[in-house]
Amino acid sequence: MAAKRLLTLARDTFSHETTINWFPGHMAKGVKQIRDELRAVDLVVETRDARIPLSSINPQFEKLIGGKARLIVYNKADLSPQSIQETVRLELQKRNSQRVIFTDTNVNKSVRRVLDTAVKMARDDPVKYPQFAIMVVGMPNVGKSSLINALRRIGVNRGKAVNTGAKPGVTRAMSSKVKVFESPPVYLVDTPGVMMPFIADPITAIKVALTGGIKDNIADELVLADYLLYRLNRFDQVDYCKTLGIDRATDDINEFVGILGRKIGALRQGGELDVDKTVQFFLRTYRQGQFGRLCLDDLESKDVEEFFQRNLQDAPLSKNQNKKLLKAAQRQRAVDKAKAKNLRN
Ligand SMILES: Nc1nc2c(ncn2[C@@H]2O[C@H](COP(=O)(O)OP(=O)(O)OP(=O)(O)O)[C@@H](O)[C@H]2O)c(=O)[nH]1
Repeated sequence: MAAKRLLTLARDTFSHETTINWFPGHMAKGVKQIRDELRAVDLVVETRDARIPLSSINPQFEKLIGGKARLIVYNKADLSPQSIQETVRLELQKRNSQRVIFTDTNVNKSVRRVLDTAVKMARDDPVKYPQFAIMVVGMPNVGKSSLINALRRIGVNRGKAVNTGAKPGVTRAMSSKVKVFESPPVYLVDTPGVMMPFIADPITAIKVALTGGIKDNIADELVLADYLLYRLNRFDQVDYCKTLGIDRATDDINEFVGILGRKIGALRQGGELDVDKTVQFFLRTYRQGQFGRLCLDDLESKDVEEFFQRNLQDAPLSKNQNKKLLKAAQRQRAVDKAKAKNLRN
């Protein structure tokens, strides 16, 4: 029943005009540190989010990392459909020959493949690599620190070396060297998550925020919830109704928030609906993977081609252009927040 209803009501497209930007000082510093330390690094492990295989590519790294040996690690694979893995590998292979590995930091077998790559490189050329150095880079909250802790647990059977956290921006500075293998000796460093200074495409920004890459108070959570609802309905992920214990699917975010808020008892004093609490509950449930494995990026060849054309082949923005765009985005964010506040009152 529910599936039929969803198909007829679902929106075909989602449009949103305002992008979200978050590039605090520690990220600019992080970029500089990465650049400074890169010379001493033998392998860059670029970590991305398997739920957004395209949107978690930071074009900044393309320039920064240049010709260094690079391994692409799509982490949080437990939250993304297994069926996308081959497609992603093939699409990336078409564009360059970087090796791609999918990991879940709780599953040793998947993380071990990252270690194996480094150890093999070190063993193949012991003269060149008396000590092998890995640098882990990636967007905020993709699981870089968790990956490092997992590598250490597997490689040298030692405990946590760097802090992790469910919020983006936990790692704010480059870590000191962490040993992850004894013989040959393999070390690595963690780096702060680096966001693009400007995300031109508002939908890409929504996806990054939805998967936890941007601080929640920077993004409009109601817009994130609306996009998630659109995505669940559009792609027939009908089980979200069952997971939330609601019996009626809708593609209207206001109606949905009303239904869910009443179901979970998110009410203010006087019985008024607590929209923020309801929306946060919905986002949290998604991020915990309770709606099943979902990929938010479209991965048909034409979509991938369009993404690369749009995001990775454009000339990089100048410092001034960046500044101007960031200021415009900040102004727009203030306007949006005021609008959202009015809506809620
Ligand atoms: N489901 C799932 N969650 C993961 C995985 N790896 C990490 N996490 C969770 O993702 C969150 C972020 O992990 P971190 O390791 O702190 O991420 P980070 O990339 O170092 O974050 P920054 O400090 O922002 O750079 C934490 O809540 C982790 O428990 C994974 O493979 N699967």
